[in-house]
Amino acid sequence: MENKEQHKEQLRVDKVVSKIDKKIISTKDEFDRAHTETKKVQQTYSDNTSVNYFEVDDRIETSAELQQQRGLVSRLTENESILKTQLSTLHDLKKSPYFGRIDIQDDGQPDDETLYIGIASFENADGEFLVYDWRAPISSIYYNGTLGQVAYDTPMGEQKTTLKKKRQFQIVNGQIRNMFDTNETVGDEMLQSALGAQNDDYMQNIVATIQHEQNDIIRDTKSNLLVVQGVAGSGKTSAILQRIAFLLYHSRDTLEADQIILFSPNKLFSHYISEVLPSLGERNMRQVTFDEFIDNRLKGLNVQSLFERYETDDALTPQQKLIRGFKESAKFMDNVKDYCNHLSASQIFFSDIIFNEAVFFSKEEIRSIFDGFPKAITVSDRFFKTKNELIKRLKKRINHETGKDWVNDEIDQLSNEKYHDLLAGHALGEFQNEDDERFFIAKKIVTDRLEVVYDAIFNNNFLDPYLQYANFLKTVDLPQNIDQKKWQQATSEFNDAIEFHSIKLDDCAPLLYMRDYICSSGQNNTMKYLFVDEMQDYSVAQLKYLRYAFPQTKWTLLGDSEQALFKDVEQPKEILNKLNAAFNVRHSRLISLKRSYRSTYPITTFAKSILPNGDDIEAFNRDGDLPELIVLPNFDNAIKRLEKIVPKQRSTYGTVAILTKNMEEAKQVYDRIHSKLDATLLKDADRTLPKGVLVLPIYLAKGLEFDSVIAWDTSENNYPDETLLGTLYTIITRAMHHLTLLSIGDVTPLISDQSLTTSRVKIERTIKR
Ligand SMILES: Nc1ncnc2c1ncn2[C@@H]1O[C@H](COP(=O)(O)OP(=O)(O)OP(=O)(O)O)[C@@H](O)[C@H]1O
Repeated sequence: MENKEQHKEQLRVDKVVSKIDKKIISTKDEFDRAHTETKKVQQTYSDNTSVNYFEVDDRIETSAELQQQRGLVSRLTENESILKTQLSTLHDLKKSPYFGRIDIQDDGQPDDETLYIGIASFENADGEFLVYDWRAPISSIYYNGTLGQVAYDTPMGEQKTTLKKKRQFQIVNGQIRNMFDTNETVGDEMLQSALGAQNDDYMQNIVATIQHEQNDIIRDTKSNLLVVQGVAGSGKTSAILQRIAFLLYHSRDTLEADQIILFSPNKLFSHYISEVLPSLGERNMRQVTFDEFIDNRLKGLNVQSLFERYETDDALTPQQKLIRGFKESAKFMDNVKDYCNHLSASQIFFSDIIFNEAVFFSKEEIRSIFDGFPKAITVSDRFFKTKNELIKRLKKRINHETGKDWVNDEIDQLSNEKYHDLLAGHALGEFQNEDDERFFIAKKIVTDRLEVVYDAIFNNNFLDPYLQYANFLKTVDLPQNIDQKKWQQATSEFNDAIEFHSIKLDDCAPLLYMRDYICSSGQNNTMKYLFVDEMQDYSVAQLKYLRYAFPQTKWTLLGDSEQALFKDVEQPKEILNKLNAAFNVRHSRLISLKRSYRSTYPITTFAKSILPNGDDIEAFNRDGDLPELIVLPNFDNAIKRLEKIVPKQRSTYGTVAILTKNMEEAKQVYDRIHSKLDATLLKDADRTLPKGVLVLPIYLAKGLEFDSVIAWDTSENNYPDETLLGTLYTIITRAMHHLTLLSIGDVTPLISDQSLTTSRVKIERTIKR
């Protein structure tokens, strides 16, 4: 019976595949034609650009023609790239046209309707859907519904229907490998096989096996602030990528991929996830790490990165920690805003605008302009008006300067070619008289010369944000637990660092907020969605600055409070309350993901056991080896052992990652093993993740996963107390199939005796306790 059913389904697959084949041929033809045409136009374009011009008129005419051709080329290229994407989707569909089938019956309808669901929709020539896109409203039934009455959202409102059958397929190269009917969201068997596969260089899309609660994240269109608190390996990153694909489909007329920005934890991660959206036929969103974002906004300063800060964290005194906590709080950002709102003209640190080593606009002049605007309007508005006034005055100065001798001399020395260049689009003889033409040219010369002044005004360089911030630090009310003297010392450290063009990370968000708030600048109003992965590594102050910088965005924040590397663990509710208070948004929602998919059952069970609230984590039932704990007496022994374990692991797995607490440890290990084991040491600047043996500090492995993980030196010495629990937990949960813990000396107290029960870990001790 089952075979008969499978045979029937295979016949349908064959039919659909042959239709896809035909479509591939016709699309390929269309693509070839488009390609030939683009090439032809490009050729004409490049022939034209190499013409020699003698007459200005010729040049103007040709330039209009070139503009037209450039537009044509870009339209043709876009068309060509659409066809290319279609072709690649069709090739993917051909291999696996769909993964799901639902049979539904609408009220009052005599017959069932059968729909097949795949990574993209596919219609036959009559417009009948042979495959429905997984993002279509009706497809949500496949992910959410159990058999019986079900509802799904459509643009016209909620629709009801009866789900009679749900069938899952695994189709490889056009052949059904596996199929079964289920009442579950997506049955465990399919998941088993998806998760059992070895790690690829790139993250895979999970559309065939999206789980119910992940589907809630993916299809949420109502929340302005969606916070996802998910345990390690619960599919947070996967869910956001599918969510982005969903949003692009859902709002395809109004949303472009580059109106979505994702803040990712490191550069390796950016690379790791870069194939998911293209595999779903969508363009990638913008991706940036917080460090890159800040660097870009504080050009000229050497900004301390999160990782640099982490590497030196051990040396912090309790007071320094309190100071950092204060600077990273919502309260501190509110203080910044309050300070800015109450600034008088005399309290603003204006700077001179310098040109050719002389003062062009003095700070006194600038201050008096600012002071001239009514005090009833906001500081930002007064600053903005000051900027406009400076531009007006600059224009006046340009006009005034045009009559000067140096300008006349320069005009007289212009070559014909240069003269025509300066006319820029104006034909010779177009002006009333020669004086007008000369005035035009003179103005151009002066404007070009004074462009630096214009840029300085435009970029608000007439405010000194560093002095302003230092002044704020002096005046801000301190919480009781912060010592005044220690605060003053921190302020002098800030000033000293600025002298050397560098700044600590904790000062960046408040300083940028202050600068941009006063200058009413730094806001991107085109971005519509903002995603933050690993949100537990961001301070509220940083998130508040992002909120300021992207005011029109809906937010999705994802994280796992247990994986806090850079600060202490916080409870999800605490985080949400903080965010709600800091952002003051309507429609916020918290979704928790408790089931962990990445690691085998034994690894997740072990990982759970080291957390105080570990019982909340649900391990996905996938078989595998027990984690191994090997206790060794010293570094040399540990290295020798590593040299044995790694080749053994490599004979089974594509990637073996040796994860350390910090870069210093990673370097030590790498230096000793790389010649023997052909290992790669990964650094902050690396963007690609090779296969083989990798050595890296855990902060570079955030969000990533490896077939086999070796946790380096999990000893009491190296992980003495619970401030490092997040670090250890993150290391352990990077392992998909195999986990080894190497401990130099007695094992960390973070792994309790209970966790070490033999049912959970295979233990080998070469030293006595
Ligand atoms: N529904 C699913 N179907 C198939 N695979 C899934 C599913 N959900 C998650 N996975 C897999 O589980 C692994 C972990 O997913 P992901 O990296 O998205 O989790 P995460 O919550 O972001 O993890 P972490 O916080 O630990 O970095 C990935 O290999 C992903 O492909």
